[in-house]
Amino acid sequence: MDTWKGPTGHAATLRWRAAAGTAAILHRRAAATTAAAATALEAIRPIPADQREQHELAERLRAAASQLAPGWLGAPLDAQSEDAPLGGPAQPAYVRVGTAQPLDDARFPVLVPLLGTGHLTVDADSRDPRVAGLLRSVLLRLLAAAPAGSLLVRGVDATAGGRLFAPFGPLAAAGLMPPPVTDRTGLRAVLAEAEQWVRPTRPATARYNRHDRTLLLVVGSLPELTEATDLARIGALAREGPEAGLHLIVAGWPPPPLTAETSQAPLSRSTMIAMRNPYALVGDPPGASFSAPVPHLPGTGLNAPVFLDECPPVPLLDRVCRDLAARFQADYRRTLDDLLPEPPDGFWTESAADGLSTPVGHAGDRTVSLGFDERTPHWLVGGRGDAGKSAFLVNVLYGLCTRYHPDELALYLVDFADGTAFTEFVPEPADGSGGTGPGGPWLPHVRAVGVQADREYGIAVLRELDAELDRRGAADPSPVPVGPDRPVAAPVPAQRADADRPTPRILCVLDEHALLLAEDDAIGTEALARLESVARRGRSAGVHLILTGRPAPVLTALRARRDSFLGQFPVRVALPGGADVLEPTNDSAAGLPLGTAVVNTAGGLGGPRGATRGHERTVRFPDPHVDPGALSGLRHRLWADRPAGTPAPAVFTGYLTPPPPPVPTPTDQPDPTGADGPTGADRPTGIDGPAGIDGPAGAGKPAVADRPAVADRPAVADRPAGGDRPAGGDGPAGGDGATGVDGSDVAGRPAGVGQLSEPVGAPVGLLVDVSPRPAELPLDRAPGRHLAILGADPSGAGILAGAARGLAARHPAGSVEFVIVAPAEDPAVSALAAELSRRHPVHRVDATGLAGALELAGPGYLVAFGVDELTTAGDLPPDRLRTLLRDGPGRGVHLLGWWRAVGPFAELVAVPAGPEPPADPEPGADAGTAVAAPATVDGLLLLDVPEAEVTRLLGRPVRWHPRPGRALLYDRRTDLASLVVPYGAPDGEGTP
Ligand SMILES: Nc1ncnc2c1ncn2[C@@H]1O[C@H](COP(=O)(O)OP(=O)(O)OP(=O)(O)O)[C@@H](O)[C@H]1O
Repeated sequence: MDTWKGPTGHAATLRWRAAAGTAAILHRRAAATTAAAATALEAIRPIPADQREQHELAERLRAAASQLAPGWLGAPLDAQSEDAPLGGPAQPAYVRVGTAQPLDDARFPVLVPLLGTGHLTVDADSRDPRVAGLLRSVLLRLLAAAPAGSLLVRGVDATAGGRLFAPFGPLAAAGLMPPPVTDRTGLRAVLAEAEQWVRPTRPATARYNRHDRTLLLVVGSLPELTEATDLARIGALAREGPEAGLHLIVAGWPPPPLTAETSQAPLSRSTMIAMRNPYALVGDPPGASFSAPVPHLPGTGLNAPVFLDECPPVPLLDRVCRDLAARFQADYRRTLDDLLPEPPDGFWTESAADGLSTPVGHAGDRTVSLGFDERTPHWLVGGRGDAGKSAFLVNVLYGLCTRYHPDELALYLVDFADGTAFTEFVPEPADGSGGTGPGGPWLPHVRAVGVQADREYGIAVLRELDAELDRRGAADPSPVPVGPDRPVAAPVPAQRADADRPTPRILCVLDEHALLLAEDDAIGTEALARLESVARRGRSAGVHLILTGRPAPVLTALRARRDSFLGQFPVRVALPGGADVLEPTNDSAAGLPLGTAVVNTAGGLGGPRGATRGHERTVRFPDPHVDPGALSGLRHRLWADRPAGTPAPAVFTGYLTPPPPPVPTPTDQPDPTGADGPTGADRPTGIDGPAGIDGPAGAGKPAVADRPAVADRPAVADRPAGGDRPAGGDGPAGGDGATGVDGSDVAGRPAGVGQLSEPVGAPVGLLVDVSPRPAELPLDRAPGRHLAILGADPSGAGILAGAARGLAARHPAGSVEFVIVAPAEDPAVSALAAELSRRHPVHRVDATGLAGALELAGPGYLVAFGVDELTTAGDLPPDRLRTLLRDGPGRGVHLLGWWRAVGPFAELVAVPAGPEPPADPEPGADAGTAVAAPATVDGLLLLDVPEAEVTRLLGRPVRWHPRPGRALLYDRRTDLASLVVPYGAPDGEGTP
């Protein structure tokens, strides 16, 4: 084994000397640190020169404390009387944090200035039970002593998941203090709110003094790995907060210096508490010193060990929080009743001729009303999630609907979010249909409701309003200046349609409207243009808008536009988190508690702080849903009083799948109108809005052209029963062994075949429209009148079956034949065949029978599942199919087919029309010049087919975002594409 020998020589000697020198320096440093620590310990444990003097001083300090921090602010909490009154006259300036004990038998309360002065930090976080106790006791003291409602608290407690604030739960339930945040996202939200409160970005000229409310941010523990930027935000808030009424209590500050970036200086303007064992040291408060000041030397803090206040007794905490919550509710909570007309006045006593008006809340004892007229035509309402937007709106809607007769006010209510807003205005199902059938009661003012509506539905509503404005002859006025100085227009009476019946004012609410505008696509562009048009023209024509929603970038962008249509929205309502509907310089909505709103009638403009703002109020409004019974009773009353003949609202419910129409038994009458949509016969009249989503934008254009049959041939009832069987021996009822599903020979089918002379439509679902109605493709005698369902989505089978059912229902019993072709046995297909056969002759064939089925004499329908598969398996020449596409409709035969793949379908219809001598030229016809009609399929229902592929197929751009539960119905004849909610399975679940 080698023995290590140290280096020798001059260089080595130098290195040893250097090392010895370093060691000596370190030793001297350690000795100095020890000496300094000893001095510091001496300083905090002074040996009193004169104990009597110390006792007298403690006595004087106790007396001073009882004056500076009386009652809740300074009394020992474990001895606090149950009856101590809550809420003082003014913001508390000092609060007790513990007891100093300079001698074993000399004590005095330690107070620190906080609200109105600065902040408080503790160098350990709430995992130390002494820190947790301190935070709870300080918070309790402040809440109990502050004037009612003047102190807003936000809590952060990451390490204990919010348990630090658990005893304050009753305050959260009452809306006085939101639940604490526990992670980085929550911390950032709280910091953003505090920054909003402080508004460092507002003009330097703005005045910062906020006298009415204080925001207290209490951090029990920061989230692990809080980023340096967020720590810096806390530092900035500490510097700028006090003048704006923001104060911080931060435990665990400075945070552990893990990196150079996260190392933080002490929080400025704060009193620092340093935890020792078992006592704590309290540093000097901002701008003052506990000890006699020594010139040019920093203060040393309180020269005595301090024992921090412990957690208040839980029963006391609970009682105070419950009392505060109850007082808040008793003082401020009103009910919806307070916003409704006085009972002696009754309902519907006010006139809408000069405008609409309703109370929206109370500011103290004053009732605050807002209106819709030429000065305040439209409202913009903002708030974060769960801010009470729905509550506010419901109050407004009931307020209006109790004051104005349905002849004077009509409502359109649309919600674009995934919620249940406005479902309470949808007729209650009277028939167990789960909300899809007509029932009652509904608010008689409501024309249309869109629940979880598509953007296309929003467009349809705006088109309808635009069309209504055309009817009212509304011109586009020059923009109206918005602001406190805008001219006051003379009220314009609502136009009268005739002497007796006024033209109603229309109010349209678009909830979460940003979703309509969010995407930079054709729908977003049209929506913006229509909103601008309706907002500008509706002002003097009695058409009003309420746009509500959460803060959204699109709103910020719109506001930034100088000519923004938001200039037409002078009424701004900011609920908690909704300050973005106000001007950036207006901070009056910062820190609003739940149940309150800032209502501003000057486009959100603020004004000098302290000056009376006639155009702005902070109101409290009730939660109308606290008493569902009262709300429902009110709705029943309004419904019971409705004028005779008031139609139920047209309801579009985005999440519902319409069931296919049932096939009636032969004794039932057919339903040629197809009025089998969810709103049924109660559908309101006069709503004929467009459904085409990419056709010409003109309102009122029907989605599906209702042109007369091109070559309407006479009904075939004059033919002998059974005499129109396919002549060829391979026809569906012929030699290939196909039989009626009921086992009977088709020759025995009832007389009266083909008695319906009007062309019927193949229904595929419901149009997404203001008044949802069946989406259908009219099948007349023109070549190409067939329906192709395209896309691999398995719902295609159910939609095809639904179309067949709908057609079967619309023909007189026994008047048409159905041939059902499927590549394989399928119980759902069998069920369809069985159902159809109760009314019409039905034949089942497989791929090998397809060629024969093409020869169907008519009238009838070839219902083909998986046509791409069938044609391959059956080895069918495409030209045979093309001949059917061309000639079938002429004899009343239509193909209803589902192609899973678009390619084979595109190939089938790609063959251009060419000259072709007619097979059997009419006498005198010029056989050489006849042109064969192209083999087309006019009706396409596109499922999960991408937009680019649809564009290729149609030969023109089309807007289409494939999504579950939606399809695009295209009619080649009208070149119109309409968004459709396709049929589901008969039982509403899955697909056949
Ligand atoms: N005035 C009020 N006082 C007390 N609680 C209220 C008040 N208004 C609403 N709330 C309560 O606040 C919660 C959220 O209310 P609401 O649904 O109206 O908010 P929202 O802003 O419409 O929410 P979202 O944006 O998520 O749809 C509900 O639990 C509701 O009961």
